[in-house]
Amino acid sequence: MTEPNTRAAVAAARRLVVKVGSSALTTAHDGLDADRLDTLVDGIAGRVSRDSQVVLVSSGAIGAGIAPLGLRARPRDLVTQQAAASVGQLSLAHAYSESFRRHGLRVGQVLLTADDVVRRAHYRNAQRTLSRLLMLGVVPVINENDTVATEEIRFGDNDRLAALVAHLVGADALILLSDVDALYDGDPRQGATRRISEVTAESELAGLRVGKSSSGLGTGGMLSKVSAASTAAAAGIPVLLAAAAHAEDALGAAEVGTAFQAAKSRLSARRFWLGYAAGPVGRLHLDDGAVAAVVRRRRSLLAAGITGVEGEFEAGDVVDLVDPAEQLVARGVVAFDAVELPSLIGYSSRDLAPEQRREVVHADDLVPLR
Ligand SMILES: Nc1ncnc2c1ncn2[C@@H]1O[C@H](COP(=O)(O)OP(=O)(O)O)[C@@H](O)[C@H]1O
Ligand SMILES: N[C@@H](CCC(=O)OP(=O)(O)O)C(=O)O
Repeated sequence: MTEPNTRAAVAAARRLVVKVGSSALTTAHDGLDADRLDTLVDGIAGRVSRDSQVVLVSSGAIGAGIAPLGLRARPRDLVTQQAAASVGQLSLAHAYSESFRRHGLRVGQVLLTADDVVRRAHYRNAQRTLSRLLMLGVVPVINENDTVATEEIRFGDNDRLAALVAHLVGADALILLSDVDALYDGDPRQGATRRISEVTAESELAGLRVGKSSSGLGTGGMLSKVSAASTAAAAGIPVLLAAAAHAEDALGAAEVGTAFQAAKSRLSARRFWLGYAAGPVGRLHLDDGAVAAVVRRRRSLLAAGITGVEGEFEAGDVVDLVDPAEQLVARGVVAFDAVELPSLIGYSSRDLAPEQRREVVHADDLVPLR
């Protein structure tokens, strides 16, 4: 019986991150929906009054900027999205400030770029600010800093950002609120009906059709929520996915949504960063033997099992390790520069010069992701 444990852990969490998506807060025609925002805030305020600390990750800046700028739909190009976010973020922050004020609560706005969460040194800085805000009884309201994020470095959707923030603040639970009330066996907008109440292992997701957003306002769809749930699970954080309209139930102990069980053994902060936060700058292609060695036997990656190298990385950078079908199997810190590798790959250690006889990715610097 795993289900009561995951839900009980979410219900009992002292510190939690709540993420709300654009499709639950905004409509293309009218922009920000004040009633929906108040419902969410009521749920959070209820939880704060029961002695929990809540960090809110809120999307909706771009959605809230659509109507005031006279646009008809969510802009597709980055620069107009940034302009819309610049206008919409102000309305969003103002609306939260007013809505939380009804409950005597103060909010603080925190706009993060991917770098603030992904670079280890910046990570500490964000961690300090958020923990001081919580100490002061403030509800931090986080969004990606859309106006400066470029296509290459942006998170785009806030699900992954929320999972990384949950790890960063040492949250006991993550609640993802959307316009859909649970994970289904396919997109419910396209007819699927079987609600998944609990996910205990990633293998259970195999037969499901987990798709993109179809609201025209959200970005990542269910795909990014499921991926965020597995990121949080790796950090030992249970996740509940539910409808923003049922925020009070989700923040209470009601049997709503889909619960994702946390992994039993939580990765160390460094290994979590390596596997889930760091931005990989290259790819190493592995043969089947090397995949088995690094994934199943937790061995170091040697030059003999590498069949190809992509990217311009230096020793110390983080790279993806992919199998012959190009599927990601692990992530690790590479011990050679990209330019050094082509002359080594495929050779066993005894055929290499003594200074080249070291692991390409050491087992201690490698996180299997399959
Ligand atoms: N298997 C699935 N179960 C539930 N929803 C799904 C599934 N596959 C795709 N979706 C879609 O994902 C949408 C939620 O994602 P998104 O619009 O990005 O939300 P948000 O703005 O809250 O991040 C749902 O409205 C639904 O249309
Ligand atoms: N930072 C963006 C979030 C983009 C987005 O649509 O995210 P989400 O709704 O979480 O899939 C915004 O505030 O509009």
